[in-house]
Amino acid sequence: MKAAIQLTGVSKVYKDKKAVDNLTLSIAEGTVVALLGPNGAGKTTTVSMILGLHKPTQGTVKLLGGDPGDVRVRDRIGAMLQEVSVIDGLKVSESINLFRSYYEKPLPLNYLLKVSNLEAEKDKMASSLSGGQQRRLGFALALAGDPEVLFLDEPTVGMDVTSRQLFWDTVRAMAGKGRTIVLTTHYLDEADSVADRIVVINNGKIIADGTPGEIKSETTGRVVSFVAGPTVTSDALYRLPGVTDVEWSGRHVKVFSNDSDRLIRALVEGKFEMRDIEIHSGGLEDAFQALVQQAN
Ligand SMILES: Nc1ncnc2c1ncn2[C@@H]1O[C@H](COP(=O)(O)OP(=O)(O)OP(=O)(O)O)[C@@H](O)[C@H]1O
Repeated sequence: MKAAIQLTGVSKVYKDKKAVDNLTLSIAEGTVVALLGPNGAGKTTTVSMILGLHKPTQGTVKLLGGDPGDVRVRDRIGAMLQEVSVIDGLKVSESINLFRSYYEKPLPLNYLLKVSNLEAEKDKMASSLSGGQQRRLGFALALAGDPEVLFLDEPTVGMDVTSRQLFWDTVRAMAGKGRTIVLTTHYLDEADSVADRIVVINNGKIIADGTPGEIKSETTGRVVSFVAGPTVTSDALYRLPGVTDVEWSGRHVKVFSNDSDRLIRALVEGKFEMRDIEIHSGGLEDAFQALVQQAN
C-alpha cells in the first residue's frame, strides 16, 4: 500500500530538549492512526513536522509523496490543531466560506455546518463562540477542502457528548471514503473505537505500534486492583513479582505487573489484606499505563 506519510529518522531538538528522537514511521493511505502518549511525549511536535510547520533537526518527512511545505501538497490536507485561531470580524458561515474559497473542490457549506454541529451558530461572530464551539469550527475549517489527509490534534477537548459523537461519526465516514486520518488524543477509548492503528510515543520514541487489539493483548491481565487494608504499603507491593507501578486512590490500589498470575499468588501467599479484588483484562487505558511505565 502507498504511504500517505513517511517519516525517516526524524528528530527535533529544542535547545537541549530532544522532543522527537529518531522516529521512523510510515502511514499507509486510507488508515486511521492514533498517536498516543503522555504529556510532552512529542505527539504535537511530530504532527507539526508532518505538516511542515516545524522543520526536523534531522531526518526527512514526506507527505503524499512530496514536501509538506509544497502548496500542491497543502491543498490536499486538512488540519485541526490544538489552538483554533478564529478570524476576527467574520461570522461562522463566512469563516467557513473563506476556507472553502481556498480549495478547488470544497465540501458544501451546509454539510460542514451540519457535521460540526454549528447550524444554529452560523450567523454568530466566530469570536463569540465558546471554546467547544470554536473547536467544532476548527473541524469544519479542516474539512473544508475535502482533504485526502486529515490531522486532528486533541480534537474533542471541550466538546460536549453530542458534538463528540457526531464528530467521530464524521471521522469514520471520512475513513470510509478512504481518507487518511492522523489523530492525537488522551481519550484512549476514542482511539480504541476509531483507529485502525495505534502508535504509542514516549520521550519522542515509538514504544508500541499495532492495532488496538494487538496493543491490548500485549498487556492483557496486567492490572490487579483491590481495596487494601491498612497494613498494605506501596513498598511491599513493589517487592512483588513483575510489579511496575502502584497507583492509589484512597485505599483502592491498582497494581501494574507484567506477570499478573505470579502477582496474585504472591498477594495471597503474602496474606495481603484485600477485598473487592479485580483483574483488569487489558483495557487500553491500562495497556497504555503499563507500556509507558515499562519504557520509563
Ligand atoms: N517550542 C518549543 N520550545 C521548546 N520546547 C518545546 C517546544 N515545543 C515543545 N517542546 C517540548 O518538547 C516536548 C514534546 O512536546 P509536544 O508538545 O510535542 O508533546 P505532546 O506529546 O504533544 O504533549 P501533550 O500531550 O501535552 O500535548 C516537551 O518536552 C515540550 O516541553
